Amino acid sequence: MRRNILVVDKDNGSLAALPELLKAAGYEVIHVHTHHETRSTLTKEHFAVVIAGLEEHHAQKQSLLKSIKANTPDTEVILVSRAARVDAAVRAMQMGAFHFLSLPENPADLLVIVDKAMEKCFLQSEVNELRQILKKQQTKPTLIGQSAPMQELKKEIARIAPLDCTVLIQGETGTGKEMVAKMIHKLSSRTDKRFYAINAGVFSPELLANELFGHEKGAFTGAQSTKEGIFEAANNGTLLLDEIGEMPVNMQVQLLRVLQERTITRVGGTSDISIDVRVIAATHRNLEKLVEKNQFRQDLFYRLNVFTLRLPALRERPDDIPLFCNFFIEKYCKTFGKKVTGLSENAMLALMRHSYPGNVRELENIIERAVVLCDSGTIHLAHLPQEFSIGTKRTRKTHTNNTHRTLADVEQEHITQVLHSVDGNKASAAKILGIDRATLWRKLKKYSL
Ligand SMILES: Nc1ncnc2c1ncn2[C@@H]1O[C@H](COP(=O)(O)OP(=O)(O)OP(=O)(O)O)[C@@H](O)[C@H]1O
Repeated sequence: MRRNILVVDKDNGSLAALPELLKAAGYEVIHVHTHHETRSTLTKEHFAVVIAGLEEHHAQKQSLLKSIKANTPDTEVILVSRAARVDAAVRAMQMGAFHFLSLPENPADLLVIVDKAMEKCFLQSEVNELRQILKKQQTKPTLIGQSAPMQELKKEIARIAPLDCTVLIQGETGTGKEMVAKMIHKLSSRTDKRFYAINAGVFSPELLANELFGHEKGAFTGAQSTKEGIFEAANNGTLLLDEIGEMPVNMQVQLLRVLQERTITRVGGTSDISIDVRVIAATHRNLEKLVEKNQFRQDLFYRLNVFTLRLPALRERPDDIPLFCNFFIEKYCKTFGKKVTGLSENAMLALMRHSYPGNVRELENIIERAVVLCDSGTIHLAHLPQEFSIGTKRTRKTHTNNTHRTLADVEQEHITQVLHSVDGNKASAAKILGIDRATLWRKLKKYSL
């Protein structure tokens, strides 16, 4: 940002010495004398500070101030008058002037005020820049995944996000349902409004009604004042109703009414309050099955099921595991101030073979722990939970054919286990196994290890 100042001095008299003083202090200065010059300079250039000199009438100064603040709100305006009246000063400050003062005996005294105005202007511009960066970061989608199901999912999200319809997200725990809901909100026209999430499965029906719809003063013992519910707070925004499959049946009726009529009634209240909220529902349960068992209302299911997104389990998209690993390593290196650059081949292999019942959340926790434990630049098997050090191949075989294993199976299993324990170092493995490296190499080839 430039440190430039416009000095408006109509009679080229009282502020005549100021431009030179400002230049000597390191500022770029343009000095104008007429109303017309002032307007045309302001349309061509953006100034950090404008100093408007004394001979202008107050009304003219106010109109100049008004137009500057309307066009370039970050420009700081200092008004100088021969006899500054209190009422005029108050009015000017209300209109956004940085300062309104009488002409000091020594124009150099003005420099202190100019410096302060310049500092404010710079700080404001920095704040604006940081806000922009933050906004970009917040809106930047970070839905990791390049596998075919994830690419399909991203396309679906981009397609339905702007449509402002109800969305149902189904997926196992930890697959990223809340993250997808946030992304839909970010990519929708409601992006500047609030996103709320509530877990519908953890409240009793009474508490859930209170959370969702709020209450009127005196609605129940302890309701000492009126409280807005989450539907009102999220007005014009998006509300994620997580674990919708766990929602008590009588609350399902009330939710259906909200979705159909777009109004809510606070607990203990009588009047309807209009709301405009996009509802996204998420569940790890199979709602169709719950409907069949009469545990979920069919009419509500149809209402929610306008668009359904099915999030794939992590084991259905192993190609994404390395991407997630890098993403979470970077994330937790930042959090913990560590320098970890990647994973050893064995550690990556073990992570690829795992079945992840907890999906992405489980993988994230594993990587977070590994980053904390890792003192070198690479995550090794030893940094993963113990179960990963027991060869997954071995585990698979043990599961499938526990009692009738051949000698070759046992040998293969033992070699795999030893190799894992030394992080793939063949020389060390051969030593432990009591064979030479060439023999180990032949066995690895034989068993395709
Ligand atoms: N595609 C993804 N990209 C980046 N991070 C992800 C992705 N999917 C999930 N995560 C991360 O995994 C964790 C779990 O995600 P989230 O809470 O959205 O899952 P969920 O399906 O809503 O889980 P639950 O059913 O248990 O509420 C979060 O930390 C989230 O940031």
